[in-house]
Amino acid sequence: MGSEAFKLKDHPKLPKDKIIALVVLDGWGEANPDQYNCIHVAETPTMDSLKKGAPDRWRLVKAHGKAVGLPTDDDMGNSEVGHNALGAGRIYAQGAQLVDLALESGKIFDDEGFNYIKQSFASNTLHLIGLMSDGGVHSRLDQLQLLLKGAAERGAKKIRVHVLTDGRDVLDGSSVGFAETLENDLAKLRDKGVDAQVASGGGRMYVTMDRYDNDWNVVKRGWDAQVLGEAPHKFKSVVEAIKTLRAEPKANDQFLPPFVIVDDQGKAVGPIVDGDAVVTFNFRADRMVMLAKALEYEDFDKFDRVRFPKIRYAGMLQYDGELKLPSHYLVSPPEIERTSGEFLVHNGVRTFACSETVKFGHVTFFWNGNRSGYFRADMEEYVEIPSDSGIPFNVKPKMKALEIGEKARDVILSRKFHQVRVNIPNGDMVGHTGDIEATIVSCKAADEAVKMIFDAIEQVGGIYVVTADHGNAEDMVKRDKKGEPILDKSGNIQILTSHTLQLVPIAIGGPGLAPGVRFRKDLPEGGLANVAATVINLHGLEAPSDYEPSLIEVVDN
Ligand SMILES: O=C(O)[C@H](O)COP(=O)(O)O
Ligand SMILES: [Mn+2]
Ligand SMILES: [Mn+2]
Repeated sequence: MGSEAFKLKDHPKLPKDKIIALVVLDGWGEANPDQYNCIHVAETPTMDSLKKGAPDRWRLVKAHGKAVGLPTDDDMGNSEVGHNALGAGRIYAQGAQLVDLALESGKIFDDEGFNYIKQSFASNTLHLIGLMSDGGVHSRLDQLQLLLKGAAERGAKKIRVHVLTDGRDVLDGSSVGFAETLENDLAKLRDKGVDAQVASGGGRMYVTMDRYDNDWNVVKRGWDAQVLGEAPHKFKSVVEAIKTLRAEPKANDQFLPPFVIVDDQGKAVGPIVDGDAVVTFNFRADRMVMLAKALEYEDFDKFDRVRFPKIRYAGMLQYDGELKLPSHYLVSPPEIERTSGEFLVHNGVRTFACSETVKFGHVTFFWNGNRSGYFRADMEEYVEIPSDSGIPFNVKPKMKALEIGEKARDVILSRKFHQVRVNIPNGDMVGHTGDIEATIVSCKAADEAVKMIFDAIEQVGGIYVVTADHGNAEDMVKRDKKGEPILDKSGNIQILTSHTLQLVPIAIGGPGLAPGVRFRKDLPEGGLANVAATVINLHGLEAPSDYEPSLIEVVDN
């Protein structure tokens, strides 16, 4: 599409050229105020004060389930689908659902990707690498089960599964049950004459699933186990491996060390060798891109691969449409086009985006419909503030919130950009550690960063829009249907490290907001996909007609 095709009409009532701070608090939902709601417990005067603007300038929106393109309303939101919806202004069927549909219809087994890897089945091994969980954020165990069954039915004779334990999108400790289910399935395949086994494993945050080039050692640990068959821990079975490693003090599913499964002679059962097929079965991109590069790129200097086997590799989805990575994939990703970011730069809106490493791709790549780079380099600037690496974030829960706040402040005060968009990761990243005290500290830091941004907006006569991509820090405990915390036999609560199903706040304000602007009352079901049109309006433009409707109206005062 040429630039002309992106031209938007002027908004009949709202002015152009306002400076807008667009703040996404990662993992910041709305929940009952109790001791497990870290946002409530933390001192968050800035975010608290916004509620006084309800219902005209503060409201809640949906950030989970069908509102963000997930299969059901029991699916919690996540950063990928949340930022996709925020930036694209429309609801797309997302990876989880696309894979479900392809498996249900059997189409996955007829398409190019599967036919490509199938060529290895007759004389080589099929390896499946991915997150073993039913979290539905990066992968789902039932999809792996169907893939295993389908591959065996279509001629795979030797299958090796390389598992990554979760404990982040699901309860810590649940990996044991998932491993048992998987073992059971593999045993059934063995009964049918397929040589099927788990070959290696490790905790997702310590093995393989890094993102945005934060720490390549994580990918290397996985490579050594999965490809080379080498790891510090060796076991006869995956269940034994997980149970033993979890018994170590402070061990948890997210950070289990790498292990390999060995035979009676102590030899690894499943290194990846020339001629093998490999499928990475996560549908979500961000934490598979680094491994995909290691598996696919001939030229690669991020770590010493020692061996670079000539394999047939396919991703569950294509993880990066710009890089065409990987080149083979089982299911086509959602085609998210004409995002708000692209419209805005073609309508004179200069855009700045910033976060720290762990969420940088969220506010750029996911925001822009899974697209890397600029739409127009002369109109945009994206800045990444390096995250701490090699530590869990409860150790430094303030993360880089203040640095992000300072950067946004400086850019706002420079008046060089019309939109200054940030993601403040604290509630989410520290919430995932399950450390309640640290999460409280993290929420306070996020609130302070918001304050810095508001102060700058005040000085330049701008507008702010503050929202979140999904819940996390507002609820840190597993609850029963009545909402009461679930206690174990010893009376301890079960910590919830995952996201939630909660609604998230959105607030608008600032001296530049026209007095008659208020949230409409006729969109009670509004979700994150309604935010793009809202922001486009605040930039003084009418949103494209196929976008979900704007949350605001302008009344004459
Ligand atoms: O990848 C992660 O860290 C979690 O699985 C989901 O968190 P995010 O969707 O907030 O990135
Ligand atoms: Mn998020
Ligand atoms: Mn998260």
